[in-house]
Amino acid sequence: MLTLSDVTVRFGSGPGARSALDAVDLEIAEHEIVCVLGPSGSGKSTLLRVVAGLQRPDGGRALLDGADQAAVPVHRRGVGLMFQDHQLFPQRDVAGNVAFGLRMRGASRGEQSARVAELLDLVGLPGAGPRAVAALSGGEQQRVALARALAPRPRLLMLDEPLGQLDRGLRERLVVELRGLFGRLGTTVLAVTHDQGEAFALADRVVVMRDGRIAQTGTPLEVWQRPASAFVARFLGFDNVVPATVKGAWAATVWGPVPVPDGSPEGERTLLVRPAGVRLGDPAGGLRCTVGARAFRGGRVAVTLRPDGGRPPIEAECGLREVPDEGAAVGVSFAAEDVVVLAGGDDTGD
Ligand SMILES: Nc1ncnc2c1ncn2[C@@H]1O[C@H](COP(=O)(O)OP(=O)(O)OP(=O)(O)O)[C@@H](O)[C@H]1O
Repeated sequence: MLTLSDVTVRFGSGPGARSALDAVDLEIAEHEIVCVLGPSGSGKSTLLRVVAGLQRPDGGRALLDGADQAAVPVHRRGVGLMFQDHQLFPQRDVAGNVAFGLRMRGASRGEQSARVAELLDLVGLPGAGPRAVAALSGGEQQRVALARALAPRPRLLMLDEPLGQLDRGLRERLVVELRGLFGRLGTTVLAVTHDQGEAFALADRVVVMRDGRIAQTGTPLEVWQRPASAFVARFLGFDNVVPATVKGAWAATVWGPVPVPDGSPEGERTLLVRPAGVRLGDPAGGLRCTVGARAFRGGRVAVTLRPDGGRPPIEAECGLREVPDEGAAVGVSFAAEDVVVLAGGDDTGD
């Protein structure tokens, strides 16, 4: 339903010019929820702005349902937009805010009030129409902004950091609700966030951006299991990323030999060792490390290990019953099934 082909946006001119988007290709299917992720400045908002018609591309095309949008103004594209600061109209009540897009399209008063009631039910704020916007909590305002964006039945809903301002607990709850809601409505969604947890919980497919280009696209599980590069691995929060020389079933690393899965590509590579693949045993066997900080996350514990000889630290994950004491000596070994061989040497992700 949405096709971006070869989309380029440049800001500035001369030697200071830089591409906010660099020949980006992206397809979104009807009913798909796609989340664009990436560090600050990677081009996420610019991508949304191109689709919305708020930013003219310097090259390439944006098509909606096969039609080139170059000459189509913002309000005729049939896309709904919800931005981070949700920009509700403070002088209007909740109903006035939700009805905004319907009013612009000349809907009758009767139609407006029926649709407003329907949307407020949908977002879990039944009967909130007469309430003042200023008297709502952050989460409630977010729901009103969502109801306003959905009211005109956009063919594509675009969300820019939709839950950015809210505290983590509320965000985690809302993101699950949003996914359920979009699934029931069959809404096609293009969302932008820098929060990977949010993206992975919301999306059917994630797109990771770096410097105006797509670094990886895939289902949350695909990207999580097989990051395409050291950049993506680090962006996802993996710290055990080291240069390696792979030969046969083993890789030589700063931590000593690490087993790799069958059929891994050989040569100068980068290795990702997922924390679950770091095994702790007797200090007499394996790589000798001292246990550093421990972070308790539900039933799992993230443990930082400091290898002897000043080598880079290792992140391990273990269950509550196996967690070693801080300062204890342990012997570390690695499990091949949690090792991923990434592309070669220069992409450190910094
Ligand atoms: N109007 C503009 N004029 C000049 N440069 C711009 C403009 N808009 C964006 N840029 C630059 O383009 C690049 C991409 O910006 P963009 O806002 O798309 O990134 P982002 O990934 O959305 O970042 P953030 O997560 O911080 O919102 C950045 O280097 C930014 O400084």
